[in-house]
This record gives sequence, structure tokens and C-alpha cells, in this order.
Amino acid sequence: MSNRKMRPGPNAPSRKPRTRRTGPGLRRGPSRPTGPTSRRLAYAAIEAYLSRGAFVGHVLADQMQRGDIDRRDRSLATELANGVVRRRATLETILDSYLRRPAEELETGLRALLMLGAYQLLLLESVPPHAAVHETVGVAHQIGMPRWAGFLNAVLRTLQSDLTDEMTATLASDTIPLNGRNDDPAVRARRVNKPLLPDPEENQAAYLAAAFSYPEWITARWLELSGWDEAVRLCNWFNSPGMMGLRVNLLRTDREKVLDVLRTAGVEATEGAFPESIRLPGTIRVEDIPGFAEGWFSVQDESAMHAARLLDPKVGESIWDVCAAPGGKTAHMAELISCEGRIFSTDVDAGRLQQVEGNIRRLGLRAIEIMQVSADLSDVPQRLFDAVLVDVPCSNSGVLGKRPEARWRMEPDHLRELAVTQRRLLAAAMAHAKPRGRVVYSTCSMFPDENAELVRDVLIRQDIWRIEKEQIHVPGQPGDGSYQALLVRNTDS
Ligand SMILES: C[S@@+](CC[C@H](N)C(=O)[O-])C[C@H]1O[C@@H](n2cnc3c(N)ncnc32)[C@H](O)[C@@H]1O
Repeated sequence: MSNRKMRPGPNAPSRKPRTRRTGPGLRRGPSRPTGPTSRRLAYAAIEAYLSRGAFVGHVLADQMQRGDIDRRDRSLATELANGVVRRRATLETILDSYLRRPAEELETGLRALLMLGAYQLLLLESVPPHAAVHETVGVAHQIGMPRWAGFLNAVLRTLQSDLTDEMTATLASDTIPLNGRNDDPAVRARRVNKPLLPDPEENQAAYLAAAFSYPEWITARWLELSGWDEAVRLCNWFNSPGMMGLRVNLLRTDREKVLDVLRTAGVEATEGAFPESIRLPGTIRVEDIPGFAEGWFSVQDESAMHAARLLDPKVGESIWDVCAAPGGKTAHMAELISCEGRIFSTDVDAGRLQQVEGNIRRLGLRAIEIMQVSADLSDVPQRLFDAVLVDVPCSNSGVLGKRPEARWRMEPDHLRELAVTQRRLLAAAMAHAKPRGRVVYSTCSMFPDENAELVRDVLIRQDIWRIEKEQIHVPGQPGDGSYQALLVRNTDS
């Protein structure tokens, strides 16, 4: 940790922050709660994310296991930690206006607290501003860093003084988009007293990147592919709580029964597009729902169910799931053929293959052979299959709302490397299909160079395959984004 002296930036008040005198000569911060509070939990997760790239969900789960934390604290901690990571670029851009040096140069813990406080002030309507500041400053005391308290208090109070309660649909350098809402696709932005974001009239990609928090190369791509209105819609939708999809295991139960169980648990569930699919309006802890341990259902977005549905596996067929882990689509295919056939499930990742095993055990599925393979697939037995699913690793640009970190983990260079793998995997899938065999190439990406362009590029070099069907599922309509192409090997080859 650096011990450099911190000074608020030009926007911060010069007066000393007030402290409460609680005894002769004794200065103390806000009163100390007895247990870990939601903000302290959130702080730990954000600090771990900033300092060592930890997944906030993992840190929170670990912390929550250790103590008796009530449901409201858990849910606020999760909202805060996920929100800060998701809206990281917005918070950093805005905070930079209130600091003498970039937020990145501050001690990591202090930066985490500034972001935590700013998130509540700017983007969380449910927290009153005084509580946002007071409780965040309180964390500095709880974690034994009282020297941060004055600085934090000064910066957050100055930011607070620049906020208005006016909400608008106009996007400008002085309006900060709030998080999206599942029940309303319209953008709502908070007006502030001065420009804190880039001007969208001058640079649309930079504005969207800072205002909604995405890497600028992604917002530039969306603008290029779909224009301003669709880019704004995507930015807003991936910042909404999102829906959740369940796939009912029809070998164990029926959809009505799972819908009943969910409704009894107070979850507003509705039927999805497939006989096995259910849509939930938000995310839930499935482990708490009766029937999960018994294998009645799995978490799977409808956009992902389209892959197995398009391949349309038949009873008695031999099927290869090339990139199988953690097993969502392997299990879906096994359920569709009532485990009557053979599914060969491979992946490079041994740890993730254990998840496949766990899932098929919980779901009570049979007829699945699991094998770890090398990245070049040279150790795959020389067998031919009736149907092959190749659900390749991709940019995840169709599922950016799922994990708060997802948008920050992708780099354009990484995409170029992925394209090489994607081509190789598709070529291997095609090489292992019988005459008249089918291959489904599937991604959760929205980028044509991972989807339609890549498939055409692989197919152009041969004439025994044709594209039978292609489908793209646009994020927010109603679930995540995905792409699938069904390729069929010509009969006379
Ligand atoms: C999109 S995920 C698959 C999700 C899976 N189909 C499901 O529905 O649960 C992509 C998977 O590809 C695997 N993978 C990456 N390179 C691979 C390769 N060369 N051969 C096989 N699998 C690979 C990754 O380990 C990862 O598990």
C-alpha cells in the first residue's frame, strides 16, 4: 500500500470534514456495527477484484459462508459489488473529475470505497445520499483505515452536491444513465450540474463506453454494426438485472410441476418458447428451489437451448459435443433423446469436465461418455458421428450482462486468437461427421466475425457442406444473445 498523502481534487471542498467528538480528546468515526455489513462485504469483493482480478461472486460467496448474514445484507452486498464492477468505467470517469490524480493511482482499498460510495450516490436510487456517504465512510473505520475517512467524506459530499434528482431520457455529457430495468426498456439518466462524461455529439463510442461502462472497442463495434439506437439499447439492456432461464428435465418431471414449485416459492415464472423452457423475471438462487437437487431442472437461457434444438438429436444417434463443459448442452441433448443413443462429451478443461459429471449425476442422465482432450483435438478417436455440436469459446458478447466482469475480460487481440481456435474446432467437427451428418456451430457472441463470416470462411474451402439454417438471437429479445448455424454434409460425399 502506498502511503502517499491524498488530496481531494479541485472540486472537493477545502474545509476539513467534520468529525464527531465522542469523549475528551477522542475522535471516532460513525458507530460500529457488530457484524459484517453489506457495504463491508461489498468492499471486500470490490477490493479483491481491483487488486487481484478476483470474481466478486466468488469472494462474496466465500465471505457469506463464514457468517450469519441476513438476506437483506446479502442482497445489498451483491447488488453493490456487482454494480461497482459492472459500472466501473462510469465511476472511474466521474471520480477523476474530483481527484487531483487519476483514481487508478490511489491505494486500491480507498479507490474501492470511493467507487462504492459513488455507485450508491449516482446509480442506486434506493439508498438515500446521506446514508451512501455515511455508511461508506463507516467502512473505512471498520477496516482500520480511519485516515481515509476525511478524504472519502470530502470527495463523496462534493460529488453529492453536483447531483440533481432530475431524470431524463436525453443522453448528454451531463446525464448519467442509471442501470436498466427488466420491466422497462427505456433509458433513464440522472442529470448532473456539470459535464462529467465525454460529449456524445463529439464521440459516440467514447460517450457510450464511459456512460454505460463498456470497453470503447465494444461500443464502437456496436455502433458500426447497428447504429446509435441499437447500441444504446444494448448498452442499457446489459446493465439491467436480466432474466433467468430454466430448462425442465422432462425425464424427471413436467413443466407445470416446476412452475407450481416456483410460484409457491414466490417466483413469477412463465412458460418459455420450448416445452422444456421456463422464464424468470430476475435471478434466483436455484439451490433454494425444491426439486433442484432432485434434478428437475437446470439453469439455461433459452438462447442457449436453441443449439441442441437446432441440432435436433434423435433417439439412437451418436453425437459428439466437442466443447461440452460445464455440460448444459450435453444434458439438454441427453434429455431430448431420453438417454437413448450415445453422447461423447469432450473438453480441454479437466476442472470444468468435473462439472459435467456433477450435472449429469444430479439430472440422472445416462449414455454420456466424457473425455478430456488436447487443444488440437489430435487425441480424439477416429470415429464418425451422426450429429456434432461445436459450442466454441467466444467473446461472450451476447451475454455481457450475466457476469459483472465479463465485459472487462475481453480484448480485441484475444478475439483474433479465439478466431483461430473457433475455425479449428469447426473444421474438426466437420471432419468427424458421417455422410449426411449434421453439425451445429454455436456461440454466445453477436459479432459476425465469430459467427456467419467465420462459418462461410471455413465452408468456402470445400464443397461437401451446405448451410441448412442460421439463427441469431438478439440480446434482450427476450433473453441473452446467441448464434447457431446448422451445417449438413451432402449425401453424395
Ligand atoms: C462456451 S463453453 C461450452 C459450454 C457448453 N457447451 C455448455 O453448454 O455447457 C466453451 C468450452 O470450450 C472449451 N474449449 C476451449 N478450447 C477447446 C478445444 N480446443 N477443444 C475442446 N474444448 C475447448 C472450454 O474449456 C469451454 O469449456
